[in-house]
Amino acid sequence: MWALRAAVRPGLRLSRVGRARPIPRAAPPPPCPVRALAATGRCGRGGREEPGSAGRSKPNGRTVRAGEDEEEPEDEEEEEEEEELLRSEPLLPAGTQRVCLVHPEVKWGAGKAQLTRAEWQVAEATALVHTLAGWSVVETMVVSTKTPGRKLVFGKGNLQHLTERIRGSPEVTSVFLNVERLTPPTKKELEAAWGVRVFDRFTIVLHIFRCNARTQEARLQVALAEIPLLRSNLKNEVAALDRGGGGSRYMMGSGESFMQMRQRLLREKELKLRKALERLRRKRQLLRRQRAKREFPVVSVVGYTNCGKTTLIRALTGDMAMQPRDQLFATLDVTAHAGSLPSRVTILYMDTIGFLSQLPHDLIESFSATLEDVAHSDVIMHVRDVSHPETELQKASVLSALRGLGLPTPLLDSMVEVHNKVDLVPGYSPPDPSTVAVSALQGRGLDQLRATLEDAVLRATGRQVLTLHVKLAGPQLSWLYREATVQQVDVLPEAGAAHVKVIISNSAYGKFQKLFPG
Ligand SMILES: Nc1nc2c(ncn2[C@@H]2O[C@H](COP(=O)(O)OP(=O)(O)OP(=O)(O)O)[C@@H](O)[C@H]2O)c(=O)[nH]1
Ligand SMILES: [Mg+2]
Repeated sequence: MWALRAAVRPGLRLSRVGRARPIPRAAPPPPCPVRALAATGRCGRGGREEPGSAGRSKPNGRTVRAGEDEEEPEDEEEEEEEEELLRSEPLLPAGTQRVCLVHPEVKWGAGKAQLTRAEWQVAEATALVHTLAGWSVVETMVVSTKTPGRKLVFGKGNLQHLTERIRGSPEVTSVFLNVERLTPPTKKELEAAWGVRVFDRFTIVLHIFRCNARTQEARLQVALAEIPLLRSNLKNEVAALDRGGGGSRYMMGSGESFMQMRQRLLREKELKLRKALERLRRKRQLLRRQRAKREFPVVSVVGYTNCGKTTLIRALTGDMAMQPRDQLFATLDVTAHAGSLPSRVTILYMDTIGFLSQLPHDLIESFSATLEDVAHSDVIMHVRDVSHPETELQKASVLSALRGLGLPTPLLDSMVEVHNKVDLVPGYSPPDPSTVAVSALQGRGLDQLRATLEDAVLRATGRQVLTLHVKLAGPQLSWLYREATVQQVDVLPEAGAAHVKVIISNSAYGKFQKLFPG
């Protein structure tokens, strides 16, 4: 259910192919992260960021990539093995691609998409294509089908029309068929019929993930998500070899057929990837324990992709190293950013990967370790782009994805909902008083948001605001400065004491009472 946001341009028009109808040209592509990364040569091997570039640098010690920056140095052998695992063939052809976007629209029956319109699904798919460097959508076709599950997706008549259109458009260099996954035989048959390469959503999204993954963990997760694709490609390759009589031949003296050997290598790769991820998961757990020891409350910031999570955290923390981008899957690594609440309590905001409706399952699964951080946070802040025409659908996608993560019920129940981008919706007022309306870009509504978060954090972490009577002569005051957050000190000179307003955890208050009875 992950992220892809519809960088939908107003006025995008679609052509429906029932029987041939004119096909409009899509608007020119906007700039995007994958484009930018590719242009600076940072794509390719996982698109790793250079040291010192925005996301990794810690100019003021405030940004920490969860699971990486605080890690102990990698064992050299482990590191080499991981690099080997990350070496992979390109998923998509390099260079310019002029894409014909074909969206199968199911009008009836179980295959019909819930709650959404073909236009927005097409807009999301277009935004995906435009994220790729050198790729543009030159034709868009919405083609109805009653049988999306059949091998060639469409009925005979529509398929024939589609084939004529694609074959009759020499400028088209590839087709993006907006289905979750194409089986290798379907892909092969469609490519033969249409005379160009055909890609599904899984491949496109995976490629974007590959390019946007910065940390080792994100790169390994993407590599793991690729395994099912490699497996189905292998089946196809071997079937072709078998037809030529080579697939079941034994490799020299090994007792293994070619297919068995390739399958074994794939299994081994998967196992190694899982082990490498497990190593990183343990480090992540260590990090979490360290954070818990320091008692920094953690607020996980979740939401549909492009809703403004990164922009909002940047506005709340003043962390200018963060780079919001008007692109899909701009954030692919979980990072922690320190900020403070009105009471001066320091909290950590976790920036997370955006959600997307209809994201291939394998991708979600492979990123589950990253999302474990959400499960261990004290409060979840759900950011919504209320200027988006499909904001309700996006909310439903995010909530259903969060439920799928098996998060603790109290965490889900105490979620803070933030309505962002209100600057784009004149006169906006949230329908429910428990939600907070903000403009992360213009810095509007942030004080109210901080106050709401403070309430939620205090409740979730078992902290309380107390005014304590403290003797100035003893060590009480310095103890409170160390173990709690002192908000205000009103000195009572004649009593040699002070009224001290503190935010204190239940455990620290227990200690205070034991150390300083009476
Ligand atoms: N007008 C307006 N634009 C905003 C606001 N907040 C964010 N944006 C824009 O929305 C786009 C996406 O912002 P990001 O902060 O990268 O969104 P994100 O949710 O982190 O996106 P992903 O990491 O891709 O999931 C950027 O172009 C931001 O400038 C806002 O309050 N108002
Ligand atoms: Mg982001």
